[in-house]
Amino acid sequence: MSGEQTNPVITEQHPDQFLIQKGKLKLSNPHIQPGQEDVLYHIALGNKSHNLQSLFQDIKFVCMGGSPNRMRQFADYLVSELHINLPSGMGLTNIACGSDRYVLYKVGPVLSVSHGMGVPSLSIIFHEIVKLLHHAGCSDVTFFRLGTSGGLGIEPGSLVITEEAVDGLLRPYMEMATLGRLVQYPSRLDPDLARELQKLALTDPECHCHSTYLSKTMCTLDFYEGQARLDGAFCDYQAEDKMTFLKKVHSSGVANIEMESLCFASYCHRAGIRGAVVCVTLLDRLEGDQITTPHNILEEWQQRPQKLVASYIKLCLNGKNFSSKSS
Ligand SMILES: O=P(O)(O)O[C@@H]1C[C@H](O)[C@@H](CO)O1
Ligand SMILES: O=c1cc[nH]c(=O)[nH]1
Repeated sequence: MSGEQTNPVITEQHPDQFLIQKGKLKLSNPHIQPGQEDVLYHIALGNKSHNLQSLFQDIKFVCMGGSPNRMRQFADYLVSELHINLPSGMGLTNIACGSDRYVLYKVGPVLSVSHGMGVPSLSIIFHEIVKLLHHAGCSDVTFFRLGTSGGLGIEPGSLVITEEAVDGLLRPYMEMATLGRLVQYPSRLDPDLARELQKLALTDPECHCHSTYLSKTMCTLDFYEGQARLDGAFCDYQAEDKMTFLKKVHSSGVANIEMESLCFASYCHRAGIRGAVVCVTLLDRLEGDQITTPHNILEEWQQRPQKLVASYIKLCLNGKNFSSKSS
């Protein structure tokens, strides 16, 4: 196979449309058959070893973020916001504790899950969570990524809700090598959900004190050279090249840069799952590379996506019918 040309294959005819699966979550994998054992290796669960239906059937929201501690804090926050009574004498438990790869907390109808750093790590947990929800018989589940990012031309601490993720070449799809061919998966996110979140951010007293943008997000394979930083262990370009690139990215409609949205968006699109990416910006990349903001302020900023998404979940659970198409 070495030296062979690989022609990219685009997998969907209408990449701009976002078709949501209604009802029970179905897998688009004919190899996973009912009754067959399925081990969810990286979260130490399985459809034969655990009663996934009794454990998870009520799940309606999956919230993902890079860091295990952040997702634990989010789970704690949800316990108080959603007034969840945990079994007496028991705190929150990491359901994936049989593996030390990811953490998984269940708070009522919400799963709070860590995805680690970068696309390969997010890809694995996304597969296993979708299979978990399928085995559990869940229906109409909404996914969120609650992340951090570097902003472009916006005040640090702002929120960016992703309309579409683009890769390091500004292409709106995730390209994967599968069976020796490059396959491209469109990375548009559900526009209604993004608008609902933006509208909420503008009206929710918890969120209205900082700016919220709806825009493209660039997803890279690396934090340093992948994001045009000058402060990595290696760097073969000049400050001027960096600025030319970042300005080009900014002028193409990208407001922030992170490392997972492309996979998250393209898998939501592929699975027909309503999904949104909400990231806080930790710095303005047009001003610098290093994150120098004090830890306590960064902690507060990291809670901003959590507050917005928790407010959204609360409203959904209280029966609010969002109508983002109206004013
Ligand atoms: O969700 P998080 O804050 O972990 O995501 C961003 C992108 C990378 O994973 C990481 C780099 O610092 O932060
Ligand atoms: O600049 C940043 C900050 C957080 N996460 C990133 O990927 N990039």
